[in-house]
Amino acid sequence: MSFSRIAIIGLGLQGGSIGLAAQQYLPGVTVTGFDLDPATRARARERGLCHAVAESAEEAVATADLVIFCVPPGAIGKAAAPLRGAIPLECLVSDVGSSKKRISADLAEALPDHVVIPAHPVAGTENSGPDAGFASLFRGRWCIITPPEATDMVKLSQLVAFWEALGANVELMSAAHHDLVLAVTSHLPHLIAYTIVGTASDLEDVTQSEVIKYSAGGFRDFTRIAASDPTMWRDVFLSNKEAVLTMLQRFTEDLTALQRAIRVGDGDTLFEHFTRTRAIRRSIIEEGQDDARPDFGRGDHEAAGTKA
Ligand SMILES: NC(=O)C1=CN([C@@H]2O[C@H](COP(=O)(O)OP(=O)(O)OC[C@H]3O[C@@H](n4cnc5c(N)ncnc54)[C@H](O)[C@@H]3O)[C@@H](O)[C@H]2O)C=CC1
Ligand SMILES: O=C(O)C(=O)Cc1ccc(O)cc1
Repeated sequence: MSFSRIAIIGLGLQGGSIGLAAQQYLPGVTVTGFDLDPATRARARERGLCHAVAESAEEAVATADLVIFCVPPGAIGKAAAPLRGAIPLECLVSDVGSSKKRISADLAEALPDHVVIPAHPVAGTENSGPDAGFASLFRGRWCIITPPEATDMVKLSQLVAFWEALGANVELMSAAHHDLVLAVTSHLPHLIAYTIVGTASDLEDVTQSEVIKYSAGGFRDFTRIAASDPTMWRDVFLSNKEAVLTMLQRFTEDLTALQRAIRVGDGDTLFEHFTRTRAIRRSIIEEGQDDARPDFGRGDHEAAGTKA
C-alpha cells in the first residue's frame, strides 16, 4: 500500500516541485500544501502546485498519510512542534532538509509519537520561492534517505517507492555519514562561492563594473551558486557546523599546499593536481550527473524563477 494523501509544509522550490511531481507521476494521490507566507500560498494556488492549499498547517495535515516538511533547516523543528496533535498517528513524517543529523533530532523531538524518516533529494537550483519549482527536478537525481535505527520498514519502503515514482534514485545511509559527504560535495562549495563573490565585490583596485563585465565562465558559475537563498544557507551551515568545519580544515590545508606550489614555482604539483581534478569532472559527466538546472536537457519544466 502506498501513500494516498500527501501534505507539503513549505511551498518553495522543494515543496512546489514535490507537489507538481506528485500530481504528474502519482495519479490518484491527493496533495495538500501549506506555507506560512500568504503571498506564497496565493501563488501556489495560481500555479497549481498542489490540489489544495490550506489556510493552516493543521488543516493541511489533518488527513495526511505522508507529511513532508520543505521549509528552511532552522525552521523544521518549529514548523513541526505545533502539529504534534494534528498529524494522524499512523502518518509518516519526512523532510527534504540539506543537513540530516540536526534536523532528524529536531523532528524526533518535535514529533515523539510519530514515525519520522528524514530524506534529502540532492536536487535543486539557486532559485527559491513558489515560482521556482518544476515537476522534473528529481528525475535522475539522488535522494538520500537516512532512516533512524529500528525504523518502520513498511513505511521506509513506501518512502523509497514515493521518491522513485518522482524519478529519483534512492540511497540509504546514516545521518552522520550524509552530513560528512554533503559537507564536501555541497556545503563547502557554496561557502567558497559565497566567499569569492564577496571578495571580488570588496576589491579596491578592481571596480564592480569590471567584475561584472569580465566575469568569465569560472566566476559566473560561482555567482550562480552565491545567488542561493540566504536563509536556507545560513541554516545549512549552522545545522551542519561540525562536518563543515572538518571539511573546511582539510580544504584550507590543500589550498595552502597549492599556494606554496605557486609561490615556489612548483609547476609539477599544480599540473598533477589539475590532471587529477579533470579526471573527476569527466567521471561525473560519464555518470550523467552534469547539472541540476531545468534547461540542461531534461525538458519538461514549467518555470525556474526566483523570488529574489
Ligand atoms: N534549494 C535547494 O536547491 C535545495 C533545498 N533543500 C532543502 O529544502 C528545504 C526547502 O528549501 P527550498 O524549497 O529551496 O526553500 P524555499 O525558500 O524555496 O521555500 C521554503 C518555504 O518555506 C516557507 N516556510 C518557512 N517557514 C515555514 C513554516 N514554519 N511553516 C510553513 N512554511 C514555512 C517559506 O515561506 C518558503 O516559501 C530546505 O530545508 C533546504 O535545505 C534540499 C535540496 C535542494
Ligand atoms: O544549485 C546547485 O548547484 C545546488 O547545489 C542545489 C542544491 C542545493 C542544496 C542541496 O541540498 C542540494 C542541491
